[in-house]
Amino acid sequence: MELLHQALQSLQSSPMLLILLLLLLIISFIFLFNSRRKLPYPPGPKGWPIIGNMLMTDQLTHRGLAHLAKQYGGLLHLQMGVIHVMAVSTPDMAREILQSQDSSFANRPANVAISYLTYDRADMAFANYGPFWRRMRKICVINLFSRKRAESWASVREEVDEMVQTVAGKAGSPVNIGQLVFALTRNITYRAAFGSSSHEGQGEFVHILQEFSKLFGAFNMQDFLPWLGWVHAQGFQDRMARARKSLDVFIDKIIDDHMSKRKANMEKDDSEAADTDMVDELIAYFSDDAGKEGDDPNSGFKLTRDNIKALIMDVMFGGTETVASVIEWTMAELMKSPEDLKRVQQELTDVVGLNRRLQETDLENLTYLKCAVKESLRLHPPIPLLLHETVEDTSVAGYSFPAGSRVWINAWAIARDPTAWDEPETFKPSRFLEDSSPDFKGSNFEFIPFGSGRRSCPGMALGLYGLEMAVAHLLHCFAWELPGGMKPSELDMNDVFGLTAPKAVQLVAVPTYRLNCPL
Ligand code: HEM
Repeated sequence: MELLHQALQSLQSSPMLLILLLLLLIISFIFLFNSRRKLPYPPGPKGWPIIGNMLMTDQLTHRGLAHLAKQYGGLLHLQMGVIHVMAVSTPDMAREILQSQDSSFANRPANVAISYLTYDRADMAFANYGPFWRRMRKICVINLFSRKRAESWASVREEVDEMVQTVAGKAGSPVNIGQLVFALTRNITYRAAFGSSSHEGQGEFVHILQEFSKLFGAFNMQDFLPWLGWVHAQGFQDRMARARKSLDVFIDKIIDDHMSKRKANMEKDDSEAADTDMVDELIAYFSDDAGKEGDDPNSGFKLTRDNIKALIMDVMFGGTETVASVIEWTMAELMKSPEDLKRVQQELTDVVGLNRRLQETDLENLTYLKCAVKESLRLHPPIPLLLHETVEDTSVAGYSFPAGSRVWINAWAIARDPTAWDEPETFKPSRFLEDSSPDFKGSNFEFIPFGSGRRSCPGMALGLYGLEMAVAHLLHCFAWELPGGMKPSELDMNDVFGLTAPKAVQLVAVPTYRLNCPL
């Protein structure tokens, strides 16, 4: 009592002390109020001041994040400079994000390089969720990505045929299947985009794609600490400008050629003009004064040149490595599992026979082959991390997800979740024979190789078509053996993490022709 009395007296004699005390009280009150009101972030490893967890960048792969999830749980928070990254590793959390709260998570994150190289997100894959993205997606789904459209592409059939001829020419010697199928899917998308006559510039275009791919994945301080952007901004900026310029020169010429052809056809009133490619489809929407912003949805959506270029790049990036990687992984898993390989080839013999070549209509009867492709998509989803961004402040499972948080859904880890899958690490195509087995269309959240919800893959039907055609032809026409007496158990099944997750060591195998008819 005595002590309290003395303290009050000293406060009365020192107004500064009184003010300080009051301030302290107010700050504590605000802090207490806020911490009660604000939800915490999900658990995660402790970071450093300012840089947060930026020293952990090498762990930000599907495998690294799956490992961290074992320690911190299915929802994990990392602070990368100013950016919140939330990693999602369970089917239930994926459902919450991609289904229950889909619209709050429907933005796509883009770093500085991606924004610049997509002409300020003038494409579909990196456009923010909203009316522009919706209209772009509609144009693509109707005009570019339908399965009907895929089947009308001579390019898939012809390119698969060319691949089979190449393999036949190497019968008895080792064939690098990784290289073979990557060339196949590049040829398919290139022809689908630009038309068959423009095959010749493909080498140059591949170089442009490779440089884009390096820039997309390059570490840039500006992405995490924007105020440190000046550190190496100039060199990086110059490199990006050169890359975009080379794309401009390359595609502008193709667009000009297509426009002249279209004009000539219209003048001749030639409605029976030859097969259209993607550029033809897109320039039908072209308008000189179309703009990304402020386009009146009722006046019909128009595309700029930048939109067309950026969309073509979406198709190139979305449809080439993804499909090639699944073909290679399916072949590798089957080579590693001789029993399953035998079963797939027996099915091909039973359904198609050995006296004729396989046709598209046979695909629907190749049940076990489809199961093998599915199982390969489960173990090796080519896009192992689905990259989303929160549109607005939101919360999941009692944790705060501020607007602009990066949300990485680990499709790879989810498809190996032991609570969802029996023997999750084993290649077992037969698990998909049951009618009740999960499908990848997007409503079984333990199996989302194509994503789910608004931002799910619009090229799924197209991708599956090329993928099934390639695997079916390679296995129908040829028997395969590993080179140099290698045992199936010795096959290297490691992956590398990049834009996709292909095999670290490309698959090499020796083909023997197995049909009774000539090719
Ligand atoms: C096996 C083949 C393929 C797989 C596994 C695959 C997988 C995916 C995945 C996981 C996403 C992101 C989904 C999400 O964020 O929730 C995606 C998006 C996308 N894919 Fe595919 N894809 C494949 C083939 C294709 C093909 C052939 C094309 C085009 C010809 C394509 C074009 C796209 C585009 C444009 C997007 C972005 C969609 C948007 O943001 O609205 N994909 N794909």
